[in-house]
Amino acid sequence: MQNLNEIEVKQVKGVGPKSLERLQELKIYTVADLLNHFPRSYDDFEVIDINHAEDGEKVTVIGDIVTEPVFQYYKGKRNRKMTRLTFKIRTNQAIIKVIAFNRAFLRGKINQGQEITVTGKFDRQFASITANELKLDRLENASVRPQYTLKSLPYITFTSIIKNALDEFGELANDELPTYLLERYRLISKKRLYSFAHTPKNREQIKQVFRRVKYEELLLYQLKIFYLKQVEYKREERYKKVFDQIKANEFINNLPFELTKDQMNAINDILGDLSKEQAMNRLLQGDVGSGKTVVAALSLYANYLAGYQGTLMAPTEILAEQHAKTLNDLFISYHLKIELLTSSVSKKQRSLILTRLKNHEIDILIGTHSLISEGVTFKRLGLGIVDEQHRFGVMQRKLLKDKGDSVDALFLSATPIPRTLALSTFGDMEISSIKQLPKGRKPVQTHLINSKYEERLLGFVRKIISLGQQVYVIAPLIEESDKIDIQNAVDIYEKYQTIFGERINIGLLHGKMKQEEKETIMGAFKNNTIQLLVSTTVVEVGVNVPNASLMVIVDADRFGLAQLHQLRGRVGRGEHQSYCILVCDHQSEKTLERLTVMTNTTNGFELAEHDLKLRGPGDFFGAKQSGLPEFKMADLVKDYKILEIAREDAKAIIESNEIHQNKDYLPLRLKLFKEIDEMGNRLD
Ligand SMILES: Nc1ncnc2c1ncn2[C@@H]1O[C@H](COP(=O)(O)OP(=O)(O)OP(=O)(O)O)[C@@H](O)[C@H]1O
Repeated sequence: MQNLNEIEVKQVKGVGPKSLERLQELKIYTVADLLNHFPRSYDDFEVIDINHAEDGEKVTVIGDIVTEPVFQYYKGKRNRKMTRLTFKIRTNQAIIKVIAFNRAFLRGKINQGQEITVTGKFDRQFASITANELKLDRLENASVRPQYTLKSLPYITFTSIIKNALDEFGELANDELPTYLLERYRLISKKRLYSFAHTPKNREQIKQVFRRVKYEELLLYQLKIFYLKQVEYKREERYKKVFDQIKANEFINNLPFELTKDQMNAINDILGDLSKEQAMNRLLQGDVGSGKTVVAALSLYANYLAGYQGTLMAPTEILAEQHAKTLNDLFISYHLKIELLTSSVSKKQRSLILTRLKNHEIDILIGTHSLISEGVTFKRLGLGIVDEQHRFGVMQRKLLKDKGDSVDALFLSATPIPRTLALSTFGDMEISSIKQLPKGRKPVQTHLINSKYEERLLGFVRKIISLGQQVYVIAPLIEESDKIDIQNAVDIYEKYQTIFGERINIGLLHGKMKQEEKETIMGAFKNNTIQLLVSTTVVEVGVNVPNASLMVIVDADRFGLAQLHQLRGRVGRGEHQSYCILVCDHQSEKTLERLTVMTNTTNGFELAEHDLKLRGPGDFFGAKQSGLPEFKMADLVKDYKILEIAREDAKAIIESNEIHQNKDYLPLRLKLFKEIDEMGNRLD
């Protein structure tokens, strides 16, 4: 049987050279592409009873014209000739006035006594409809009309091509979904799907279209995840890590603090993974300040004990530096050789590091993305850790793993990821979560104020400083303009300089400063030479200065909840009671509601759920590289239930190996492999 994928779209009746070109612009090359070019939405013309319509609602009604239609002519903008048509109709016993513009062509065609279908906006007070659609017959087939993204291709041409394609080739539509799944969820067949999607007769058919497409999209997505997991992470026996558990325990016992239960659980998860026959692919998500670094350190230590090198990649130099320092401190009485590689390292030093790395004279290499550049070769890389993993693209994570054979991968995230997204985006990862904060931490008290309270705020800053503690002031973020961001920070810096400059040292930190300058400032803040730091969001992630106890965020409404939480997480890291003051002059109810959530909870997991609901999955990570899939109809958040079901089905299919053996799965297998190929092409 012929496959729709193999029939070129030019074979469809009505596709001439011009429309072919325009179809190709839409990436439609085959009949399958054509039929899978689903409507972006549907205009709903389903007829209703006007007595139940709401004021302002878009309605479609059928009625009899009860007054003679009147055409009025007048001059519109730029002297354009305009017409206004008015008449009354009776529909469901109600008399409604209909107004329509620019319908001169209906003159002589529209008459009292005729039946008419009217679509438009209903005004209850004037009992009128301002119509944008008038049909002089009963609306039959097109009560719901597909709307497509078509670029330069005319709608009529496209719909007639689609209709021809359905007539000629619709019968050939081959179902990728095995029959048992169609039956289990009472999903429509592919043939019906194409016909319902492109020529729907009513809302119910569209509902069926959505159910089917969403399930199929999510099933395929989950199949991809489980399939890759099965093939990618399987490793040979010789790569399993064997390490001295007693020594690992000694490290834990020698720590200056007791690990929390969540930290211990995460450690057990990770140590378990290292000795498995599947390479580790684990996400360690922890709320801000929950102590992920020490968990990462222990993982690196176990990996070292097994005779392997390890690496830790951070998104910024400040963070890489900080990690290097923390690890050096933690391993001070152990004999690990730790090095830092960033773009600030001199050429000579870099080349020395690379040689030592190749000879396994370095055990742990910490750095920024420069770690994945060419020329960085490990002798025996066993564990790759990526901090703030969502800041790196899928590609960069892959490059890191490719630096060794069967590398165990651990991804750290300080943005708690809502369950919904975790399952879908990181479905191929195991997840460990650190929700508890270390003992003795006091929750940060958060207050929302407007700038009228500035005097009081300054008084509070003074008080914190007089206690010997330190303050961050975060300048507002103005998207897409580094320049203005810096200007904002500079203005604030100068203001604080004028007020407090004589008594304390104030620092300024922003992204455009030279690396050395940034480090000097950060270093001075860490050792309390600087007491107040004005900064853009460069301090957002990971920075650890336990003596800082006040965080002021100016124009807090410009930040997302997850980001505010990250910023707030810079305080409350030591023994002092800490505070976060959100300054916001924006009075809209929505904004205030959003910021109030911040004042009510310090639980990052809860905030993340809120953030996701408010901003949608695409914006959640604030980065395009989040690796979130794009679907035609499915929505990772709204269709979570379907996602869960699809996930179970996908898991069962892959685990049973049926997909490779059973011929009922052939179409699904082909589609899956095609998508995986495409994914590979995107990555390589
Ligand atoms: N169990 C613990 N008890 C007490 N202090 C701890 C414990 N675990 C970690 N710490 C300390 O808590 C601080 C924060 O830890 P760490 O920097 O690892 O947090 P994090 O999870 O990376 O947070 P963030 O993402 O906000 O940077 C550090 O000073 C660390 O030494």
